[in-house]
Formats: sequence, C-alpha cells, structure tokens
Amino acid sequence: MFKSRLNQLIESKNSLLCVGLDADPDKIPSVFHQHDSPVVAFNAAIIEATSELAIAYKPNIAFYESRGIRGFKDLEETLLLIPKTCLTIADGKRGDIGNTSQMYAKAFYEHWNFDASTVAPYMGHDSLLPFFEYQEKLTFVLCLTSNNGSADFEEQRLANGKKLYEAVLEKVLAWNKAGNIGIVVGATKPEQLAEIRQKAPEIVILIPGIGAQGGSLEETIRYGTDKNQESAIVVSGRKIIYPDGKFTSIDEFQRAVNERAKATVLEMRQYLKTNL
Ligand SMILES: O=c1ccn([C@@H]2O[C@H](COP(=O)(O)O)[C@@H](O)[C@H]2O)c(=O)[nH]1
Repeated sequence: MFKSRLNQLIESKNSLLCVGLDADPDKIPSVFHQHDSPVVAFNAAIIEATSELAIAYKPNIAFYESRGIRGFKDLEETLLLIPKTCLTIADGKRGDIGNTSQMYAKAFYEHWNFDASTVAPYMGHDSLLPFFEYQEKLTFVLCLTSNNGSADFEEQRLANGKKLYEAVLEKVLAWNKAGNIGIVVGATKPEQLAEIRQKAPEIVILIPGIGAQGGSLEETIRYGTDKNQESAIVVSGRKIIYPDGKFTSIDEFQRAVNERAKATVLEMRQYLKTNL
C-alpha cells in the first residue's frame, strides 16, 4: 500500500520532500544542451543529487506533453532513473467521463507505472472511480489548491453554507474506504490546511506551494502532517531544480541542487523535531 510505503520512507529518510521535476527546456542550464536529450540529462543530474533526501518525485505532465513525442520519451527515460527508494507522482490533474478517465488511469498506473497521480474532482465520483480502482496506487484529489484562483470556485460557498473545498473533503473521506485516496492542499493556505488536517487526521496530503510560491515550511509541517508527523508529502520544484548561478559543469550544478535540497530537508527536520 502506498501509505505504508510512504510513511516508511518518511521515517527512514527523515524527510517529507518531493522534488518537482518540472523541466522547462528554456530554463535548463546551457551545460545540458550539449546532450542529445537535455531534459533527461538535467533530470538525471537532479535525481542523482537528491535521491537520498527526497521521498518522491513529481513530474508535472504538462512539462513533458508540451513537447509531444520527444517529451513523452524524456518522461519515460526519466522514470527509469528514479530509484525504488522514492515514490513517483504524476501531476496531471485528470478527470473526465468514466470510460475516458479509465484511459487516463490506465496511462498513469499501467503504462507509466506511477505510484500516484492527481485528479480534479469537478466532474464527480464516476469521473474518479477508474483511478480509485487501482487499490495499490494513491490518487490525490485536488481539494484546496495553492493558487489565488482557488477563490473563484474552491473557496465559494455552496447553498448548504459549506465551501466547495470542504464539500470535496467530505466526499473524499466518504469514498476513501480502501485508504487509497489523498488530497492536494496548497502550502499557501496554512489556516485551511490546519482545519483540513483536523477533519481528516489520517489522510495523505500532497502539499505544493513552499519554495517558489512562498508558503511557510514551518506551518506546512506543523499543520499538514498527521499525529506521527507523517502522511504528508511536501513539494518543492523550481526552488530546488533551478538554483541561481551559471554552471560550467554538471557537477557544479548538482552541488547547487544538492545544497538547496539539503537546506530544505534540514529545515524540515528542525520543525519535525520541535513538534515532537
Ligand atoms: O495546488 C497546486 C497543485 C499543484 N501544483 C503543482 O506543484 C508544483 C509546484 O512547483 P513549484 O515550482 O515548487 O512552485 C507544480 O508542478 C504545480 O503545477 C501547485 O503548485 N499547486
């Protein structure tokens, strides 16, 4: 089961870090452009520099499908480089009518063999069921996202007085009989993260929004983890994979990435310890 594997990794690595593999060819340091597949070389360097610190990698599918077949090949090669001691999360935010969702779920969980993926709840239970049927995988339903636009729908009140994200949480808790559903909550919404954790003490939460988006790591850990300081995955993408500076070698780039990942994990450990 995903959750027990996750919590074992959190304990053994003393880390909640998930590195976002959002490889943008325009941002990749020039030292990688001499390779046949600059994105694969870039991802390989990041994975090698962070795999002892990270519990998971989350490629956002947009960064790969935006480049067509070449992007998909890069994703396939990247997945082969991720060690078994790390989980893989496909951030695709899928969801459609049942038979179409079945194909999305098959793509992520069978073809690509990801451990987890993200889905949007807008179309309701039947649109998500094909994902939930993969019991050994974990499907993260968007609950309260990290962007300002969450106010447009997710934070709006329904006729029964509840906010939409609260209604999503209630549904997820009712659906989660097999324990293979998680939620996505942005680190930029710490008060709501605390509320959500209180209502869902055991659920796995995927939390993007620290680093480049400015969410507080301390509040994320304090409010987002469960009673054992587990069941939470904290995502950092750009802050770790695009360190400042001009790099004349891949080694130099890897040292900078490792420093950023290490600084994030050391900060996490500080909060994990003080919360005990
Ligand atoms: O609410 C959400 C849901 C998903 N994301 C995704 O997470 C990463 C964050 O990357 P950073 O570079 O650390 O900001 C990215 O893939 C987003 O699409 C999110 O940010 N917020």
